[in-house]
Amino acid sequence: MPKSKAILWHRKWKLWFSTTLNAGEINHSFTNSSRRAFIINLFCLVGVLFTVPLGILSLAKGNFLVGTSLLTIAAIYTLNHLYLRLTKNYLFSANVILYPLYTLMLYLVYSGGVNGTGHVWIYCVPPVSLFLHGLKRGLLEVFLFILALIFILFFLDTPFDRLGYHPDLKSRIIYSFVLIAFLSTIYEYISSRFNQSLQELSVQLERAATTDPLTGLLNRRGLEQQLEQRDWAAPALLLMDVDHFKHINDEYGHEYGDAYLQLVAATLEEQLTKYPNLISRWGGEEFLVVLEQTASKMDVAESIRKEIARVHLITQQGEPIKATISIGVTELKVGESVIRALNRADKALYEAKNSGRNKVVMTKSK
Ligand SMILES: Nc1nc2c(ncn2[C@@H]2O[C@H](COP(=O)(O)OP(=O)(O)OP(=O)(O)O)[C@@H](O)[C@H]2O)c(=O)[nH]1
Repeated sequence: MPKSKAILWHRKWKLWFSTTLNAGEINHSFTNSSRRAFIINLFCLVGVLFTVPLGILSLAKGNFLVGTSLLTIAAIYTLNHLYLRLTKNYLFSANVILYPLYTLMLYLVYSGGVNGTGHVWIYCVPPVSLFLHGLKRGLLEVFLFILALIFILFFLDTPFDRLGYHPDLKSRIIYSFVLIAFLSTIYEYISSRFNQSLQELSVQLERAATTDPLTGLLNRRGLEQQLEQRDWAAPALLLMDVDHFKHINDEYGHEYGDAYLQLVAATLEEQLTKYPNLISRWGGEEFLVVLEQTASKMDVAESIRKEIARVHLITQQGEPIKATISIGVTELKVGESVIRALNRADKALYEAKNSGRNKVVMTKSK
Protein backbone atom coordinates (compact mmCIF):
# COMPACT_ATOMS: atom_id res chain seq x y z
CA MET A 1 0.00 0.00 0.00
CA PRO A 2 1.43 3.47 -0.85
CA LYS A 3 2.46 5.54 2.16
CA SER A 4 -0.15 8.30 1.63
CA LYS A 5 -2.95 5.70 1.48
CA ALA A 6 -1.69 4.09 4.68
CA ILE A 7 -1.68 7.49 6.42
CA LEU A 8 -5.25 8.11 5.21
CA TRP A 9 -6.38 4.72 6.58
CA HIS A 10 -4.60 5.35 9.85
CA ARG A 11 -6.40 8.72 10.18
CA LYS A 12 -9.78 7.16 9.33
CA TRP A 13 -9.33 4.42 11.94
CA LYS A 14 -8.19 6.92 14.52
CA LEU A 15 -11.27 9.07 13.89
CA TRP A 16 -13.55 6.03 14.01
CA PHE A 17 -12.05 4.89 17.33
CA SER A 18 -12.28 8.35 18.84
CA THR A 19 -15.92 8.83 17.71
CA THR A 20 -16.89 5.35 18.93
CA LEU A 21 -15.19 5.63 22.32
CA ASN A 22 -16.43 9.15 23.00
CA ALA A 23 -19.99 8.62 21.76
CA GLY A 24 -22.63 9.83 24.22
CA GLU A 25 -20.20 12.20 25.90
CA ILE A 26 -22.05 15.07 27.59
CA ASN A 27 -19.26 17.56 27.00
CA HIS A 28 -15.71 17.45 25.79
CA SER A 29 -14.10 18.22 29.10
CA PHE A 30 -12.80 15.36 31.25
CA THR A 31 -15.82 15.18 33.56
CA ASN A 32 -16.96 12.06 35.44
CA SER A 33 -19.84 11.61 32.98
CA SER A 34 -17.63 11.76 29.89
CA ARG A 35 -15.09 9.45 31.58
CA ARG A 36 -17.88 6.94 32.26
CA ALA A 37 -19.27 7.21 28.74
CA PHE A 38 -15.74 6.45 27.49
CA ILE A 39 -15.41 3.35 29.69
CA ILE A 40 -18.89 2.06 28.71
CA ASN A 41 -18.03 2.43 25.02
CA LEU A 42 -14.67 0.75 25.54
CA PHE A 43 -16.34 -2.12 27.37
CA CYS A 44 -18.95 -2.50 24.63
CA LEU A 45 -16.31 -2.41 21.88
CA VAL A 46 -14.00 -4.93 23.56
CA GLY A 47 -17.03 -7.07 24.42
CA VAL A 48 -18.18 -7.16 20.78
CA LEU A 49 -14.63 -7.85 19.52
CA PHE A 50 -14.39 -10.84 21.87
CA THR A 51 -17.87 -12.30 21.60
CA VAL A 52 -18.48 -12.07 17.83
CA PRO A 53 -15.53 -14.27 16.69
CA LEU A 54 -16.03 -16.69 19.60
CA GLY A 55 -19.77 -16.87 18.85
CA ILE A 56 -19.18 -17.58 15.15
CA LEU A 57 -16.55 -20.19 16.05
CA SER A 58 -18.94 -21.90 18.46
CA LEU A 59 -21.71 -21.97 15.85
CA ALA A 60 -19.27 -23.41 13.30
CA LYS A 61 -18.36 -26.16 15.80
CA GLY A 62 -22.08 -26.92 16.24
CA ASN A 63 -22.30 -25.49 19.75
CA PHE A 64 -25.57 -23.70 19.13
CA LEU A 65 -26.36 -22.59 22.71
CA VAL A 66 -22.96 -20.99 23.41
CA GLY A 67 -22.80 -19.50 19.90
CA THR A 68 -26.20 -17.80 20.09
CA SER A 69 -25.57 -16.64 23.68
CA LEU A 70 -22.31 -14.98 22.66
CA LEU A 71 -23.89 -13.33 19.61
CA THR A 72 -26.81 -12.14 21.77
CA ILE A 73 -24.32 -10.51 24.17
CA ALA A 74 -22.61 -8.84 21.17
CA ALA A 75 -26.01 -7.53 20.00
CA ILE A 76 -26.83 -6.19 23.49
CA TYR A 77 -23.45 -4.39 23.67
CA THR A 78 -23.94 -2.89 20.20
CA LEU A 79 -27.45 -1.70 21.12
CA ASN A 80 -26.14 -0.33 24.41
CA HIS A 81 -23.48 1.67 22.58
CA LEU A 82 -26.09 3.03 20.12
CA TYR A 83 -28.45 3.85 23.00
CA LEU A 84 -25.70 5.81 24.78
CA ARG A 85 -24.77 7.58 21.55
CA LEU A 86 -28.39 8.69 21.03
CA THR A 87 -29.53 9.47 24.58
CA LYS A 88 -26.29 10.22 26.52
CA ASN A 89 -27.96 8.31 29.37
CA TYR A 90 -24.77 6.77 30.70
CA LEU A 91 -26.38 5.68 33.98
CA PHE A 92 -28.72 3.26 32.20
CA SER A 93 -25.93 2.07 29.87
CA ALA A 94 -23.72 1.41 32.90
CA ASN A 95 -26.47 -0.77 34.39
CA VAL A 96 -26.73 -2.74 31.15
CA ILE A 97 -23.05 -3.60 31.52
CA LEU A 98 -22.80 -4.09 35.26
CA TYR A 99 -25.82 -6.17 36.28
CA PRO A 100 -25.32 -8.91 33.66
CA LEU A 101 -21.60 -8.84 34.59
CA TYR A 102 -22.34 -9.41 38.31
CA THR A 103 -24.75 -12.22 37.43
CA LEU A 104 -22.30 -13.89 35.05
CA MET A 105 -19.42 -13.69 37.55
CA LEU A 106 -21.49 -15.16 40.39
CA TYR A 107 -22.67 -17.93 38.07
CA LEU A 108 -19.05 -18.70 37.07
CA VAL A 109 -18.09 -19.04 40.74
CA TYR A 110 -21.15 -21.18 41.46
CA SER A 111 -20.63 -23.50 38.49
CA GLY A 112 -16.84 -23.46 38.54
CA GLY A 113 -16.75 -22.36 34.88
CA VAL A 114 -14.69 -24.11 32.20
CA ASN A 115 -12.41 -26.70 33.90
CA GLY A 116 -12.89 -24.96 37.26
CA THR A 117 -11.39 -21.65 36.12
CA GLY A 118 -14.55 -19.54 36.48
CA HIS A 119 -13.47 -17.72 39.66
CA VAL A 120 -10.38 -16.14 38.02
CA TRP A 121 -12.60 -13.68 36.13
CA ILE A 122 -14.31 -12.09 39.12
CA TYR A 123 -11.48 -9.59 39.77
CA CYS A 124 -12.75 -7.35 36.99
CA VAL A 125 -15.84 -6.55 39.11
CA PRO A 126 -14.39 -3.94 41.57
CA PRO A 127 -12.66 -1.67 39.00
CA VAL A 128 -15.54 -1.79 36.52
CA SER A 129 -18.15 -1.24 39.23
CA LEU A 130 -16.26 1.70 40.79
CA PHE A 131 -15.44 3.28 37.41
CA LEU A 132 -19.02 3.13 36.21
CA HIS A 133 -21.02 3.76 39.36
CA GLY A 134 -18.59 5.97 41.27
CA LEU A 135 -17.27 5.58 44.80
CA LYS A 136 -20.50 5.44 46.82
CA ARG A 137 -22.74 3.23 44.73
CA GLY A 138 -19.80 1.23 43.33
CA LEU A 139 -18.53 0.37 46.81
CA LEU A 140 -22.00 -0.62 47.97
CA GLU A 141 -22.39 -2.94 45.00
CA VAL A 142 -18.91 -4.44 45.51
CA PHE A 143 -19.82 -5.04 49.17
CA LEU A 144 -23.07 -6.79 48.16
CA PHE A 145 -21.10 -8.82 45.59
CA ILE A 146 -18.70 -9.98 48.35
CA LEU A 147 -21.68 -11.04 50.50
CA ALA A 148 -23.11 -12.98 47.53
CA LEU A 149 -19.67 -14.60 46.97
CA ILE A 150 -19.45 -15.65 50.64
CA PHE A 151 -22.97 -17.05 50.45
CA ILE A 152 -22.22 -19.08 47.30
CA LEU A 153 -18.82 -20.33 48.48
CA PHE A 154 -19.62 -21.12 52.11
CA PHE A 155 -23.36 -21.68 52.41
CA LEU A 156 -24.44 -23.35 49.17
CA ASP A 157 -23.81 -26.83 47.92
CA THR A 158 -22.35 -26.00 44.50
CA PRO A 159 -20.59 -27.69 41.55
CA PHE A 160 -17.51 -25.67 42.68
CA ASP A 161 -17.33 -27.90 45.81
CA ARG A 162 -17.01 -30.99 43.63
CA LEU A 163 -13.96 -29.70 41.72
CA GLY A 164 -11.61 -30.99 44.41
CA TYR A 165 -9.84 -27.71 45.29
CA HIS A 166 -8.04 -27.27 48.58
CA PRO A 167 -10.55 -25.95 51.21
CA ASP A 168 -8.36 -22.84 51.73
CA LEU A 169 -9.02 -21.65 48.18
CA LYS A 170 -12.47 -20.27 49.10
CA SER A 171 -11.15 -17.92 51.78
CA ARG A 172 -8.21 -16.92 49.51
CA ILE A 173 -10.66 -16.00 46.75
CA ILE A 174 -12.49 -13.73 49.18
CA TYR A 175 -9.27 -12.16 50.59
CA SER A 176 -7.76 -11.48 47.18
CA PHE A 177 -11.08 -10.06 45.95
CA VAL A 178 -11.20 -7.71 48.96
CA LEU A 179 -7.60 -6.64 48.21
CA ILE A 180 -8.46 -5.81 44.58
CA ALA A 181 -11.59 -3.96 45.77
CA PHE A 182 -9.44 -1.96 48.20
CA LEU A 183 -6.87 -1.03 45.54
CA SER A 184 -9.62 -0.12 43.06
CA THR A 185 -11.24 2.11 45.69
CA ILE A 186 -7.97 3.96 46.28
CA TYR A 187 -7.47 4.40 42.54
CA GLU A 188 -11.04 5.63 42.00
CA TYR A 189 -10.79 8.00 44.98
CA ILE A 190 -7.56 9.55 43.72
CA SER A 191 -8.76 9.82 40.15
CA SER A 192 -12.13 11.35 41.11
CA ARG A 193 -10.39 13.88 43.40
CA PHE A 194 -7.97 14.73 40.61
CA ASN A 195 -10.89 15.10 38.22
CA GLN A 196 -12.74 17.35 40.64
CA SER A 197 -9.77 19.69 41.12
CA LEU A 198 -9.26 19.76 37.35
CA GLN A 199 -12.88 20.82 36.88
CA GLU A 200 -12.66 23.46 39.62
CA LEU A 201 -9.50 24.81 38.02
CA SER A 202 -11.18 24.93 34.63
CA VAL A 203 -14.14 26.88 36.10
CA GLN A 204 -11.71 29.31 37.78
CA LEU A 205 -9.76 29.79 34.54
CA GLU A 206 -12.95 30.33 32.57
CA ARG A 207 -14.09 32.92 35.11
CA ALA A 208 -10.71 34.67 35.07
CA ALA A 209 -10.76 34.80 31.27
CA THR A 210 -14.23 36.35 31.08
CA THR A 211 -14.32 38.64 34.14
CA ASP A 212 -12.73 41.99 34.87
CA PRO A 213 -10.80 41.53 38.15
CA LEU A 214 -11.21 45.13 39.32
CA THR A 215 -14.99 45.49 39.04
CA GLY A 216 -16.13 41.85 38.86
CA LEU A 217 -18.11 42.71 35.70
CA LEU A 218 -17.79 40.78 32.47
CA ASN A 219 -14.83 41.76 30.37
CA ARG A 220 -14.99 42.18 26.59
CA ARG A 221 -14.52 38.45 25.95
CA GLY A 222 -17.12 37.51 28.57
CA LEU A 223 -19.70 39.86 27.10
CA GLU A 224 -19.14 38.60 23.55
CA GLN A 225 -19.39 35.02 24.78
CA GLN A 226 -22.67 35.66 26.63
CA LEU A 227 -24.13 37.60 23.73
CA GLU A 228 -23.62 34.52 21.55
CA GLN A 229 -25.15 32.14 24.10
CA ARG A 230 -28.62 33.69 24.10
CA ASP A 231 -31.09 34.92 21.57
CA TRP A 232 -31.35 38.65 22.12
CA ALA A 233 -34.20 40.24 20.19
CA ALA A 234 -32.69 43.52 18.94
CA PRO A 235 -31.18 44.63 22.28
CA ALA A 236 -30.06 48.17 23.06
CA LEU A 237 -26.34 48.89 23.42
CA LEU A 238 -25.36 51.54 25.95
CA LEU A 239 -21.73 52.57 25.58
CA MET A 240 -20.59 54.72 28.52
CA ASP A 241 -17.45 56.62 29.36
CA VAL A 242 -16.65 58.38 32.64
CA ASP A 243 -16.09 62.08 32.00
CA HIS A 244 -12.65 63.52 32.75
CA PHE A 245 -11.68 60.35 34.55
CA LYS A 246 -8.01 61.15 34.15
CA HIS A 247 -8.62 64.04 36.54
CA ILE A 248 -9.58 61.63 39.36
CA ASN A 249 -6.35 59.69 38.88
CA ASP A 250 -4.27 62.85 38.68
CA GLU A 251 -5.96 64.60 41.60
CA TYR A 252 -6.50 61.73 44.09
CA GLY A 253 -4.24 58.93 42.89
CA HIS A 254 -4.73 55.65 41.03
CA GLU A 255 -6.25 53.82 44.04
CA TYR A 256 -9.12 56.29 44.20
CA GLY A 257 -9.44 55.99 40.41
CA ASP A 258 -9.83 52.23 40.84
CA ALA A 259 -12.33 52.68 43.66
CA TYR A 260 -14.34 55.07 41.50
CA LEU A 261 -14.52 52.50 38.69
CA GLN A 262 -15.81 49.99 41.25
CA LEU A 263 -18.42 52.51 42.34
CA VAL A 264 -19.57 52.95 38.72
CA ALA A 265 -19.82 49.16 38.31
CA ALA A 266 -21.88 48.78 41.50
CA THR A 267 -24.14 51.67 40.45
CA LEU A 268 -24.75 50.08 37.04
CA GLU A 269 -25.60 46.75 38.64
CA GLU A 270 -27.96 48.39 41.07
CA GLN A 271 -29.66 50.48 38.38
CA LEU A 272 -30.13 47.53 36.04
CA THR A 273 -31.43 44.88 38.45
CA LYS A 274 -34.95 45.18 37.03
CA TYR A 275 -33.95 44.53 33.40
CA PRO A 276 -32.43 41.51 31.64
CA ASN A 277 -28.98 42.76 30.75
CA LEU A 278 -25.27 42.18 30.39
CA ILE A 279 -22.89 44.67 31.97
CA SER A 280 -19.26 44.77 30.99
CA ARG A 281 -16.18 46.82 31.52
CA TRP A 282 -15.32 47.42 27.89
CA GLY A 283 -11.94 49.02 28.53
CA GLY A 284 -10.26 51.55 30.88
CA GLU A 285 -13.10 53.81 32.03
CA GLU A 286 -15.54 52.59 29.39
CA PHE A 287 -18.55 50.36 30.14
CA LEU A 288 -20.87 48.59 27.73
CA VAL A 289 -24.38 47.50 28.70
CA VAL A 290 -26.51 45.22 26.56
CA LEU A 291 -30.12 45.79 27.49
CA GLU A 292 -32.95 43.57 26.39
CA GLN A 293 -35.33 45.60 24.25
CA THR A 294 -37.41 47.80 26.53
CA ALA A 295 -39.54 50.73 25.40
CA SER A 296 -37.63 52.87 27.89
CA LYS A 297 -33.99 52.38 26.95
CA MET A 298 -33.50 56.16 26.91
CA ASP A 299 -35.13 56.34 30.37
CA VAL A 300 -32.80 53.60 31.62
CA ALA A 301 -29.77 55.43 30.19
CA GLU A 302 -30.99 58.73 31.70
CA SER A 303 -31.48 57.19 35.14
CA ILE A 304 -27.96 55.73 34.99
CA ARG A 305 -26.54 59.13 33.99
CA LYS A 306 -28.37 60.87 36.85
CA GLU A 307 -27.37 58.25 39.43
CA ILE A 308 -23.68 58.39 38.44
CA ALA A 309 -23.80 62.17 38.79
CA ARG A 310 -25.28 61.72 42.28
CA VAL A 311 -23.10 58.98 43.81
CA HIS A 312 -19.63 59.82 45.07
CA LEU A 313 -16.63 58.53 46.95
CA ILE A 314 -15.24 60.14 50.09
CA THR A 315 -11.47 60.37 50.47
CA GLN A 316 -9.72 59.77 53.81
CA GLN A 317 -9.56 63.51 54.22
CA GLY A 318 -13.36 63.67 53.83
CA GLU A 319 -13.29 65.15 50.33
CA PRO A 320 -16.02 63.94 47.94
CA ILE A 321 -14.95 62.48 44.57
CA LYS A 322 -17.64 63.05 42.00
CA ALA A 323 -17.83 62.56 38.25
CA THR A 324 -20.35 62.28 35.45
CA ILE A 325 -20.81 59.85 32.60
CA SER A 326 -21.59 60.22 28.88
CA ILE A 327 -23.67 57.54 27.16
CA GLY A 328 -24.12 56.60 23.49
CA VAL A 329 -27.21 54.46 22.85
CA THR A 330 -28.02 52.37 19.82
CA GLU A 331 -29.90 49.24 18.84
CA LEU A 332 -28.32 45.96 17.75
CA LYS A 333 -30.43 44.94 14.78
CA VAL A 334 -31.25 41.27 14.13
CA GLY A 335 -28.37 39.67 12.25
CA GLU A 336 -26.15 42.74 12.63
CA SER A 337 -22.59 42.36 13.91
CA VAL A 338 -21.83 43.82 17.34
CA ILE A 339 -18.87 45.72 15.88
CA ARG A 340 -21.11 47.53 13.41
CA ALA A 341 -23.64 48.51 16.07
CA LEU A 342 -20.81 49.52 18.38
CA ASN A 343 -19.47 51.94 15.78
CA ARG A 344 -22.83 53.72 15.91
CA ALA A 345 -22.84 53.70 19.73
CA ASP A 346 -19.30 55.09 19.67
CA LYS A 347 -20.36 57.94 17.38
CA ALA A 348 -23.28 58.72 19.70
CA LEU A 349 -20.91 58.70 22.67
CA TYR A 350 -18.53 61.01 20.83
CA GLU A 351 -21.45 63.35 20.20
CA ALA A 352 -22.41 63.24 23.89
CA LYS A 353 -18.81 64.12 24.85
CA ASN A 354 -18.56 66.89 22.26
CA SER A 355 -21.82 68.51 23.25
CA GLY A 356 -20.70 69.08 26.83
CA ARG A 357 -20.53 65.58 28.47
CA ASN A 358 -22.92 64.22 31.16
CA LYS A 359 -25.35 63.48 28.29
CA VAL A 360 -27.23 60.58 26.69
CA VAL A 361 -27.29 60.54 22.88
CA MET A 362 -29.16 57.95 20.90
CA THR A 363 -28.63 57.09 17.24
CA LYS A 364 -31.33 55.61 15.09
CA SER A 365 -30.24 52.43 13.31
CA LYS A 366 -30.44 52.85 9.54
N1 LIG B 1 -7.29 54.11 38.13
C1 LIG B 1 -7.41 53.59 36.92
N2 LIG B 1 -7.29 54.36 35.84
C2 LIG B 1 -7.45 53.83 34.62
C3 LIG B 1 -7.72 52.46 34.46
N3 LIG B 1 -7.83 52.20 33.12
C4 LIG B 1 -7.63 53.38 32.49
N4 LIG B 1 -7.41 54.37 33.38
C5 LIG B 1 -7.12 55.78 33.15
O1 LIG B 1 -8.26 56.40 32.57
C6 LIG B 1 -7.81 57.60 31.98
C7 LIG B 1 -8.62 57.87 30.74
O2 LIG B 1 -8.30 59.14 30.34
P1 LIG B 1 -8.80 59.78 28.95
O3 LIG B 1 -8.87 58.70 27.93
O4 LIG B 1 -7.92 60.95 28.67
O5 LIG B 1 -10.26 60.21 29.23
P2 LIG B 1 -10.93 61.13 30.33
O6 LIG B 1 -9.94 61.75 31.23
O7 LIG B 1 -11.95 60.28 31.00
O8 LIG B 1 -11.62 62.22 29.48
P3 LIG B 1 -12.89 62.15 28.55
O9 LIG B 1 -13.16 60.69 28.25
O10 LIG B 1 -12.53 62.88 27.34
O11 LIG B 1 -14.02 62.74 29.30
C8 LIG B 1 -6.32 57.45 31.74
O12 LIG B 1 -5.61 58.34 32.58
C9 LIG B 1 -6.02 56.01 32.16
O13 LIG B 1 -4.75 55.87 32.78
C10 LIG B 1 -7.83 51.65 35.63
O14 LIG B 1 -8.07 50.44 35.59
N5 LIG B 1 -7.68 52.25 36.84
